[in-house]
Amino acid sequence: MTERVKIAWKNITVGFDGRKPVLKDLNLEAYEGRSLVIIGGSGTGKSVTIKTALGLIRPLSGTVEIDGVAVQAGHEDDPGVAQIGMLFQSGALFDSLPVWKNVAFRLLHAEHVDADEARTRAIEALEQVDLDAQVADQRPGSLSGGMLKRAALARAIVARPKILFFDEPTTGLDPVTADVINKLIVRQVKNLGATAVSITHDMTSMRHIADDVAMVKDGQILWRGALDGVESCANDEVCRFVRGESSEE
Ligand SMILES: Nc1ncnc2c1ncn2[C@@H]1O[C@H](COP(=O)(O)OP(=O)(O)OP(=O)(O)O)[C@@H](O)[C@H]1O
Repeated sequence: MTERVKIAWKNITVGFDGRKPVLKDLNLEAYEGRSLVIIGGSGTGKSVTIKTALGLIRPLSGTVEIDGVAVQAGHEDDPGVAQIGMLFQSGALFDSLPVWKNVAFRLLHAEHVDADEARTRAIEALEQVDLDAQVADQRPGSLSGGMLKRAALARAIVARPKILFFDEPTTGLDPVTADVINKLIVRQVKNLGATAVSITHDMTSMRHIADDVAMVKDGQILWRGALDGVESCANDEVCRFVRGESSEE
């Protein structure tokens, strides 16, 4: 079966302030309905890669296409970007707002859904990530790290996006809570039939949530393939990275 390309990074070069480019002619595809996990060393440009698809960083050259249409950096109403639900590494919830207003932020401010409906949909999203409705009126500051991640996941899914981005979804969580978040991610991606793109340093999480894996090195994709290929050690360097072995002798 031929997979449909949902997101395509085409010859992407990104650099900052005249410094050496972070991404150099990077090419990558995320297939519709599949979960792609991007791995690679610290500072190799994984976050920059997803920020180009969010229109937050404008490449020096190349284009990111969603459904075959180039993303316009800086355009808030870009139709491709509007399909994306994002789970930020930090959770990025506003402590001045109750949880439900955080979850419903996009509904209230971008989709102009009325407050009653937005609250109902926020509570439904909270329930989908196994958070009790009474969490809706609490402040983010009163929640545990695991609950915060769930609330952030509820916010990512509330508008039923066709694309989900997860930036380090399990960082800072204990292994059991991380396992819960991984299972929720898999469940929600399936429920929505979404295309998912995640960044993680957590190889357990990668094994849990990935259909496909891409490794970034030196500003390009060193290897990309199905998760099976990582497990069967299709590429030595990817294999060493996943095992946590340095390439130095
Ligand atoms: N807005 C920016 N301005 C200047 N430099 C930036 C900007 N965003 C990223 N960089 C630089 O680009 C490089 C890649 O950063 P990026 O955050 O994409 O790495 P990463 O692979 O996600 O790293 P990590 O795994 O440590 O989170 C880094 O050297 C970073 O300092």
